[in-house]
Amino acid sequence: MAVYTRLGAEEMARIIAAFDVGTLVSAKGIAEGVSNSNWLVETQCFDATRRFILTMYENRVEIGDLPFFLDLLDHLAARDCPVPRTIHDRDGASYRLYEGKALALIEFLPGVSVSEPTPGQARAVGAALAQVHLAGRDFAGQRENGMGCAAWAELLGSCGTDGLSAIDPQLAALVARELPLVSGRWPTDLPRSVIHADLFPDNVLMLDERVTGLIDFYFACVDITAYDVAVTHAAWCFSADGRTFMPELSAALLAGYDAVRPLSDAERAALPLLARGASLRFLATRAYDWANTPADALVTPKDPMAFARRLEFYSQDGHAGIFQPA
Ligand SMILES: Nc1ncnc2c1ncn2[C@@H]1O[C@H](COP(=O)(O)OP(=O)(O)O)[C@@H](O)[C@H]1O
Ligand SMILES: N[C@@H](CCOP(=O)(O)O)C(=O)O
Repeated sequence: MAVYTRLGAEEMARIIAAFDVGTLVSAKGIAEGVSNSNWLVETQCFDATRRFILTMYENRVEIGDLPFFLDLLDHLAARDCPVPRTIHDRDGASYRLYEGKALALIEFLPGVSVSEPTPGQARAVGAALAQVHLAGRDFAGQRENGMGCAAWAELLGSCGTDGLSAIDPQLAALVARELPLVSGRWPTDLPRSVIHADLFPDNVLMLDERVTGLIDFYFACVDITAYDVAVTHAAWCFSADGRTFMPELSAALLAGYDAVRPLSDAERAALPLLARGASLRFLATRAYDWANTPADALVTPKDPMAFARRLEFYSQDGHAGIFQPA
């Protein structure tokens, strides 16, 4: 469920009237999503029906970061990446404030999020990610990764040994081994660019084997380009519970990426470590949410162990070869 704020019909009509998109016909809350409130909005503009996504940013997104996220969408869309454009209001602003919260109107893109990707879909996602990395090279915005090594340590540290052990008896030992090792070896000399940093299947819209939309850029930042490949690999190439690695999805994702932006030898060599970092990053936020989400909350916390299992997988020396070309 992801509509945290109730908006009445009159309020919604007033909000939409601030944009030059015609008159409001309908607005339906969207159940998917976790962080923000989203509505699918339809308007009538002359003879045409138009569709948009209205997003109200709840407390997980800093308003000061919105120009980075929203300008990035327009930058990438202008370079033919499959991302939604933002609709600016009648004053030219990409977001508005409404009762202390920020709102943005975003182009609706067709497509669905797949839950059991095929190799063809993984290949298309790899290619779309590479397209974003290339198109982002001349984006002027700057934003540090707020979910880097320091944040993993803070989030996992706040869970404490007892909190981690309550999730799984082996988890505290895994974190004690991996966190210092991965942070201590984190590369500083690899190419950097704008990265999405959260390209899970639920943030990709597809029609058949075509990517129609990359969405939810609210963790985007400037960081190691190959780290984004590692995040996407961890998100796409395993069963949801992290128990089963899917070699055919891995090969297809990497081949799709390489066809658009070939990975350098140094990037490939770093991928096993970067993938351990990606696993720690999602293990950290999930473990934190697991320990801190009240039982009666609207959202169900995601399983931290799904990323602990990926971390175990990537940390085995015998698995480093999966990142080498077939
Ligand atoms: N531009 C878009 N076009 C079509 N559907 C979208 C678009 N943006 C978001 N959605 C829909 O809204 C849902 C939640 O959006 P998302 O940005 O992932 O929210 P959250 O940040 O809360 O996780 C998506 O799963 C998708 O169904
Ligand atoms: N992809 C993350 C959760 C982030 O939520 P999102 O809805 O903003 O993508 C995870 O799976 O842990």
